[in-house]
Amino acid sequence: MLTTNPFDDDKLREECGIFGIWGAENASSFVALGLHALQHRGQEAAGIVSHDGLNYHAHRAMGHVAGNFDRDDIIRKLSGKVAIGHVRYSTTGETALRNVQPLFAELAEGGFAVAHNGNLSNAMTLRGALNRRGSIFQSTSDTEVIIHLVATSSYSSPLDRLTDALGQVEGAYSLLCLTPEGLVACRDPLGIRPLVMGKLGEATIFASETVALDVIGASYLRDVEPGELVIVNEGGIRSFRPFAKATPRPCIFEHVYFARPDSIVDGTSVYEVRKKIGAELAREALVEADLVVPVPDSGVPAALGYSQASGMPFELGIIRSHYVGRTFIQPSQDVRHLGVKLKHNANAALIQGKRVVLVDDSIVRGTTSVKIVQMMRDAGAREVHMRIASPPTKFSCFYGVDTPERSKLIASQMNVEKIARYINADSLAFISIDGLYRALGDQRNATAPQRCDACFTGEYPTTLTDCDVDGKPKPLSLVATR
Ligand SMILES: O=P(O)(O)OC[C@H]1O[C@H](OP(=O)(O)OP(=O)(O)O)[C@H](O)[C@@H]1O
Ligand SMILES: NC(=O)CC[C@H](N)C(=O)O
Ligand code: SF4
Ligand SMILES: [Mg+2]
Repeated sequence: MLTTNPFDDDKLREECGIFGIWGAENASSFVALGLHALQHRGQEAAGIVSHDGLNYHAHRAMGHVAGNFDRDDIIRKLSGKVAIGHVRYSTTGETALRNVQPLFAELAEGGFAVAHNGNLSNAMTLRGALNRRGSIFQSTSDTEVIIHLVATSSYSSPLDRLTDALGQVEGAYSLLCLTPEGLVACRDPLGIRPLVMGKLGEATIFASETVALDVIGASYLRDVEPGELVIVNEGGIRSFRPFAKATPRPCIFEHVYFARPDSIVDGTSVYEVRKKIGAELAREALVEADLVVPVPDSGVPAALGYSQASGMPFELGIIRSHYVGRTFIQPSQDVRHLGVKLKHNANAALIQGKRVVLVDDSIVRGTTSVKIVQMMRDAGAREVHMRIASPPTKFSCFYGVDTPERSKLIASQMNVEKIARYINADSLAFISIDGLYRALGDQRNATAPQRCDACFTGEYPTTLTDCDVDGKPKPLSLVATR
């Protein structure tokens, strides 16, 4: 089945993680470790492609990094001093082995492997045009259009062909590519998804987040800049700016939820920012209570910030089981509710008779909030107030986060008072969009926002070529083709 529409199901998932290394013996073993540190970004599938100077080697598997890439026989097969890897949460194309990255093809000028974090907002349009010109696709992933655009480019060098291909795609892409010219890292002109560069001895590393550098003891050099293409080979490291200059719009949600708190994103500590968001939330929406309780794990730093700014004690009123994955990955609404119960439990002895402020990073469908508020009431809480460290999520993401279709986002259907009633909270407040920017040390420029914040504001930084804001595919006749 061709599933190029990001809204084929209603699961909300994260995004993907990429990791690449050039110039280390057993490169793939470093990639396996790096991917392990990026596991929170994608838990559906993982893959590694390596190059030993002569041949390419690939292994892709459904499931986690552990259990697939901690096997000696597999890592030994992935030989060579250069390798790239990927952990996936699908945004376009079904969860199946044929869509697991890195994708690889033997092109006229040699092998080409690509690992992509992001989502192309004109992939369907490009795919249609490529199909009509005779391209035969092997997967239903948006990423594969890059391979066909490279394959059919009229330029001669692999780097020029890649640049030509990327000039035609729209949306979000942080990419790692193995080409006959070397390891290439590239970030889209808006820098929507993150990508950092590091060093370990003589080896050069690229990763979605700095935690993946930490895990192998590598040092952080710098971010790959929005619109920058970096190539690493025997000749050293070269940087290019092949695209028209644009004002960057990195994803603000990385700071709220996606990135690990021990990562540095856009040059700032995610943990520090989350605490500042919590402090800002306390300034904007203070409520008198006995305890500030985080919804673990992702609500913890914001709850700490809320507690420190308000002077109310921070307590672990909800304990999280570490043997249950993120709620999103449950296959149906019923099971998802069960998943939330399995995951969180009230620390009842603490909650009994107390006025509680719950702090979570976001409300998407409302599933978690309904359960957690009820859990507090069942544990004897006198009042339950909910504070959210992001504005209401009203719009879907088209840039590499698998959000449900818009109608399933509770904030697109109900105002704050209605949501409060729905989740049965005594009060509910979300941080304002300006407050979120303040926590990041910025003042939001209303006419030209400094970040992508489209899931809160609906102000998408690129044209949505393939579909409308509700995810409804546009009739092909209305879509421009090249
Ligand atoms: O409104 P919902 O549809 O329930 O989604 C929102 C919840 O999902 C996320 O947590 P999740 O449990 O996925 O992961 P976490 O353990 O990292 O917080 C997020 O932190 C919210 O708690
Ligand atoms: N979440 C992502 O970054 C996914 C990458 C790519 N769009 C895919 O679906 O495979
Ligand atoms: S729409 Fe939201 S999640 Fe997607 S890139 Fe923009 S800010 Fe990030
Ligand atoms: Mg959560």
